[in-house]
Amino acid sequence: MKREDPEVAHWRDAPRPWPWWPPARSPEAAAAAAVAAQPSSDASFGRSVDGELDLTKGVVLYLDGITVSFDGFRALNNLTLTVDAGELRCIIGPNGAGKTTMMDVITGKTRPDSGTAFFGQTIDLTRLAENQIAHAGIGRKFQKPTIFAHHTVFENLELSMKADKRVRKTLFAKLSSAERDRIAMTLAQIRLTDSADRQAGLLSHGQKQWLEIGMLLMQEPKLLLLDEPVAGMSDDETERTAELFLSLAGTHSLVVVEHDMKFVETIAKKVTVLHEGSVLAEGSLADVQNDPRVIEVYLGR
Ligand SMILES: Nc1ncnc2c1ncn2[C@@H]1O[C@H](COP(=O)(O)OP(=O)(O)OP(=O)(O)O)[C@@H](O)[C@H]1O
Repeated sequence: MKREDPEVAHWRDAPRPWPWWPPARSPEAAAAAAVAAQPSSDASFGRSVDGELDLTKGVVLYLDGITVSFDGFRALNNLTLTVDAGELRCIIGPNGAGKTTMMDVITGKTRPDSGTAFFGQTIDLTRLAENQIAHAGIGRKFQKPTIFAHHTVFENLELSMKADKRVRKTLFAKLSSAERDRIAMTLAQIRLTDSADRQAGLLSHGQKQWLEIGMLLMQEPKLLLLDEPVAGMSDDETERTAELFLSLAGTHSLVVVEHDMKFVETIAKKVTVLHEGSVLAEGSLADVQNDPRVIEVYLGR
């Protein structure tokens, strides 16, 4: 019998620092446990975990009146915004505006003091654990890529595939042709077809970022949250990343936090400017760049 790879074993047994990894127990079991932990009058809680994402109103994300305080300081202050299904939204704002805290609320890492956060019409994000939110279809990419350096690009995608199997089985079991096709499609999407057999640790910085996006895509997310995705990329890599995001929009919804205005200009139709934990302005990049309040607090500095 083939010995288990120590890198994979460590990954499987670690206390799940990757929020996109599906829960160890089945979603049904997780939902049942969550329901059991709730007051018995609240029967809707479990349904929101297993329920299909409801996009009937064309909105993938609703944040309404979200407030988060740290020791009395309001990192988010009555934040209200919506993102349409299939939209590619850029979020900009000066340091400390609350962009990361907003992502943390959406992914369940931080609980708001008040306000509501819904994924589609029915999934109440303020009541789910991080792994349940990931399982419901929200994928987050942090600035620093978390890939398996000693595995090939192909294996990294294989390991990330959405499946109820345990990791070891996923890596060593024979892939079905449908699974191979999915990996091949993702490799093409992230422009790494020619590097499929390369060790991931040997990729360029930009390629590592694309690989991590590919790993997220293998989880079949409906909403992708991307934190400063082009930081440290060359101009050519930045351009290719813009093409990738534009190709994903429509079939996916994307929320991109980025300081690189040239990149934002290339990809954004609608930009939200955060300031002091609230929405300061929203519209096309040209609109917000010409807004005197934005010029005063951000772009004019
Ligand atoms: N855990 C925490 N404890 C105390 N204060 C915090 C905590 N997390 C964030 N803050 C504060 O909340 C405010 C918003 O921070 P946040 O990281 O969300 O801003 P940001 O817009 O992402 O900034 P940047 O562009 O620098 O990443 C900042 O003033 C920050 O210092």
